[in-house]
Amino acid sequence: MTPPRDAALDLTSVATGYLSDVAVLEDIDLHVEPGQAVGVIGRNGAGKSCLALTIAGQLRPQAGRVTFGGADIAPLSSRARAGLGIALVPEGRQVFGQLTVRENLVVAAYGVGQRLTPAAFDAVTEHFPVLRTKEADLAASLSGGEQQMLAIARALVQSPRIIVCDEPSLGLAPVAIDVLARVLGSIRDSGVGLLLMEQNRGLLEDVCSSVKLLDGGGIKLTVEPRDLSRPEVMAAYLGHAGSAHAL
Ligand SMILES: Nc1ncnc2c1ncn2[C@@H]1O[C@H](COP(=O)(O)OP(=O)(O)OP(=O)(O)O)[C@@H](O)[C@H]1O
Repeated sequence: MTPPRDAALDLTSVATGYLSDVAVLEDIDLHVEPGQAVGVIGRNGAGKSCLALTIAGQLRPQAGRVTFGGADIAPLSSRARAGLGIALVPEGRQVFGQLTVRENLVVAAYGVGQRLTPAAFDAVTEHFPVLRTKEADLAASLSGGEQQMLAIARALVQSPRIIVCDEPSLGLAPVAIDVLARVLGSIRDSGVGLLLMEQNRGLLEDVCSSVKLLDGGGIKLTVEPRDLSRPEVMAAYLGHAGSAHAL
C-alpha cells in the first residue's frame, strides 16, 4: 500500500490498551497532517506511550479506526507502518548503545529496507551536526541530548511522513530541550507531520499548533499551545493532586 505524499494520520473513536480486554484509552480522535505538529500532554500513566505504540502498530486498537492517507492500517505490522512512513521515536530513546552513531542509522534504514546512502546521511546530519562529528562514537558514550538526537535521526533515515515522538524531552537539560525544539521545528517545516507526546509545556508551545490534553482515559481538551498556561487548562491537566511545578 502506497499512501499519497500528503498522507494524513487519522484516529477515529479509537479504544486501546496494553491488554486486549482492558482499555487504557477510549474514544480517541486525532488528525495529523504533513507539516503539522500536534501535541499530546498528559501526566505519568495518562496513556501517552499507549497511544504512540498503537499508532506505530505495536499495540492493536480494541475499537475504532486508524488510517493513513485514508487507508485502514489496522492490519499492518509496525515494520510495515514504518515502511509507509510512520516512524516512532520511543520513550527512553532506545538507541543501540554498543553500536556507533553511524551503525545506529544504518540499522534504522535497514529496518525499512533502505540503505544509508551518503546523501541520506548528509541530509539527516544537517539537522544534527553533532552526530556527524561523532559518527564513529558508540551511542552509549553520547549525552542524553545527543542520544535523543540520534533517536530522532534514526526516524529520519526511514524517510518518514509522520514522526511520533514519545516524551523526547524526558531527562534532558533545558539547553538540550531548546535545541530539540529548534530541530523538531525544522523537521516540521520540511513537511513531516509530528505527533509529540510530552509533559514539557515549553516544548509543546515552541513546536505545536494544537495540543490535546490526555486525562482519565481520553482526550479531555484540545487547546492552542499558548492556552496551556491558562488556569482552567492547568487545573484540568493537573487535577486536584497536581502542582503547577509539574508543567
Ligand atoms: N506493559 C503494560 N501492561 C499493562 N499496563 C501497562 C503497561 N505499561 C503501562 N501500563 C499502564 O497503562 C497506563 C498508561 O501507561 P502509559 O505508559 O501508556 O502512560 P504514559 O502517559 O506514557 O506514562 P509515562 O509518562 O509514565 O510513560 C498506566 O496505568 C500504566 O500503569
